[in-house]
Amino acid sequence: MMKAGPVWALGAMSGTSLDGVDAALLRTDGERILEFGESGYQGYSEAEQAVLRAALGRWQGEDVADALAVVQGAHIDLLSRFEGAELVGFHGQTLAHEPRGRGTHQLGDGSALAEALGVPVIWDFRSADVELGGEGAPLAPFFHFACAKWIGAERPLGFLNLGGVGNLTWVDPMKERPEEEGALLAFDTGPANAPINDLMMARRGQAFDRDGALARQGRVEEGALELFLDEGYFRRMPPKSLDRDAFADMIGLVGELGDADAVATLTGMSAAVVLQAMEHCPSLPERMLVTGGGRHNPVLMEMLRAALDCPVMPVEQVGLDGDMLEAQAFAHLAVRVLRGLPTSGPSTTGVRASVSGGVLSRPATRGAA
Ligand SMILES: Nc1ncnc2c1ncn2[C@@H]1O[C@H](COP(=O)(O)OP(=O)(O)OP(=O)(O)O)[C@@H](O)[C@H]1O
Ligand SMILES: CC(=O)N[C@H]1[C@@H]2OC[C@@H](O2)[C@@H](O)[C@@H]1O[C@H](C)C(=O)O
Repeated sequence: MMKAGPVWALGAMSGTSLDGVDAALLRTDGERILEFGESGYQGYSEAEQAVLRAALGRWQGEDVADALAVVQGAHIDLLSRFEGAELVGFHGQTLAHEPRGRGTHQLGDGSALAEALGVPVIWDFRSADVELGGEGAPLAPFFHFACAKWIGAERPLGFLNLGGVGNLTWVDPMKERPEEEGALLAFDTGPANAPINDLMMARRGQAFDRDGALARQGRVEEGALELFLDEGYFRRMPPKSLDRDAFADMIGLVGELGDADAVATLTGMSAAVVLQAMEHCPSLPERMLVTGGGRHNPVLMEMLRAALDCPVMPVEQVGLDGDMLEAQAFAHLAVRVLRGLPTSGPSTTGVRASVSGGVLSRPATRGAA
């Protein structure tokens, strides 16, 4: 059996941007963060990204089998470079997310990964929540709560992840536990980088708008922005979550614009949905800590600073690593699952009652735990 104190857990996340896998070691007892460890990244090649893209929206078939080989291979390559992991938290690659429909699908075989690494693996983090009526996302909030404690916060604050999709967590750090009423409110805010990336690829053959360089040359088309904000999702009360391509049509709203104005407008939309999201928070956070790749986009950050009534800063300003926060989250959540602690609750996913998601696979042959 796994010992009862803190353990070194290795979390791995393959995000909706499809750019690669992040992995990070974290020493935690599932409640408190004790120590941050090494981290690493393995990018997908362009050919691998094309294989993953071809499988988006699917549950099975040849495309999915090909994508599984890519996801498994990248995780085994990356995770086998780490030493000292007692447990792995394996998120996998989201191919589809339809919590009210077909369910949620994170591609990856945790059982095969446990065999390959010789370490117990927690995986399939989202299904149990969906089965109990939840959105199955976002799941990072229970880790954000631990981060708020770790930085010694004493007043409600926000964590904003700007990945392919954006998600916001409002945290009251004075509560004892994340599952306590009033401790957390979380939901997906809307598109963040995915539409910008898609437009850059379609028009310029580039993966993303590096440093917001193109957006900076353009201006936001207010008419398109207003039309976009009319979308019912933004007014809907949380909890709520999104599939990567939920707003793929929005590119049509900027279809007539030149490249720079189109990217500027999409960037403006990604900022504006965060302002809309603030209306759902129980109180104005004392600061907004920004994580995920979007914090590297200075134009997006400037737009957020102009829009929000609280200081907006990258999580690095409080000593956290914004490129690794999601990987660390799944390390932390893996330990929570192992200990039977909840990983989501009514105020983070809308699940009927707090639930400890995830499946445990132990290696048949070896393993420390
Ligand atoms: N220097 C930069 N300038 C502009 N944008 C950047 C920069 N660096 C990263 N990004 C954006 O961040 C994206 C990657 O973000 P991140 O790694 O947080 O996404 P993810 O983890 O795949 O997404 P999700 O959190 O939705 O699963 C890139 O695709 C790009 O759009
Ligand atoms: C279904 C799914 O994979 N959702 C991701 C995605 O990327 C950002 C946002 O949409 C968030 O809901 C979630 O990831 C983070 C890690 C989460 O669950 O907190």
